[in-house]
Amino acid sequence: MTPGVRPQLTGAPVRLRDVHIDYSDGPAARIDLDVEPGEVVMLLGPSGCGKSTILRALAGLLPITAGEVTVDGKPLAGPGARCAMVFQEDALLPWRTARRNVEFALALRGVRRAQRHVMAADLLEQVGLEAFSGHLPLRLSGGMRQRVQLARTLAAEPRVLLMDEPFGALDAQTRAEMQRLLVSVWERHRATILFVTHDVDEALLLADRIVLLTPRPARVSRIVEIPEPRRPGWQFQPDFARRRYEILAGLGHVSEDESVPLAERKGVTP
Ligand SMILES: Nc1ncnc2c1ncn2[C@@H]1O[C@H](COP(=O)(O)OP(=O)(O)OP(=O)(O)O)[C@@H](O)[C@H]1O
Repeated sequence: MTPGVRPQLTGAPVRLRDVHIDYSDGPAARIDLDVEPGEVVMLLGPSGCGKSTILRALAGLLPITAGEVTVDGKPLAGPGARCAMVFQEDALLPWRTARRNVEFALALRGVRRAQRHVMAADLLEQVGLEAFSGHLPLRLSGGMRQRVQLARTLAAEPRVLLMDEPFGALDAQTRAEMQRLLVSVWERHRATILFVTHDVDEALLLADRIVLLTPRPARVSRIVEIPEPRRPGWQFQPDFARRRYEILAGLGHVSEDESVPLAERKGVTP
């Protein structure tokens, strides 16, 4: 990394106080939630419950009907650099190379032209793409495009990253690589992250806390805390499987009974 060019990100606290978000056909979300600075919160819930709606409202792209959202203690007022959204489908400019996509975000932030090149190179190095900085998005794989999108998002120095199933379209191996990359980037920048996923394992691997939501309108139904989050190899430990069942049961995908190994269930003799 080039010295002196690392963006100085720190996570902001996000508070949702009795937040109502409605569509014309009815309520979409009713949320109370406190997210600590630099915390990684994963949102899980049934399809169509309102997960993306909550993120879009936090990005300032959707109005809040009632209640209050504060970021770093200040009320949210429309789209801004404090909260940046990362989508499943990358939104790169197809006619610009990877480097120039990142430079564009730096230009929007007012970084002088002379500095943009060095800072973009640094950000692309952080996401492991320095060798591909001259490529157009079309010539990059899905995983690589998501890396550019992450670099470009970091260029805006957001205090909060809103990630809407960012790895949902990737194959399993690329997805695992992207999860590791996100953890390493987060360890450097410590932005607060709200991350929507359908994948229980992804939630368990990345989260400090997992927020389970009800069917529409989305309300918080349960919060699962992860002790020692992101510790290497914890997906192979019994505690991981226990929490996995707890979450699946919370989402109504398995009965609480199924979380008990067959041999330990009442009335079942091994
Ligand atoms: N612009 C809109 N106008 C009206 N209703 C909408 C709009 N966008 C989404 N909805 C509806 O609001 C509900 C919540 O949608 P949202 O996309 O937030 O759910 P989600 O939990 O992210 O879904 P999924 O898991 O399938 O991505 C759904 O019933 C959806 O059909």
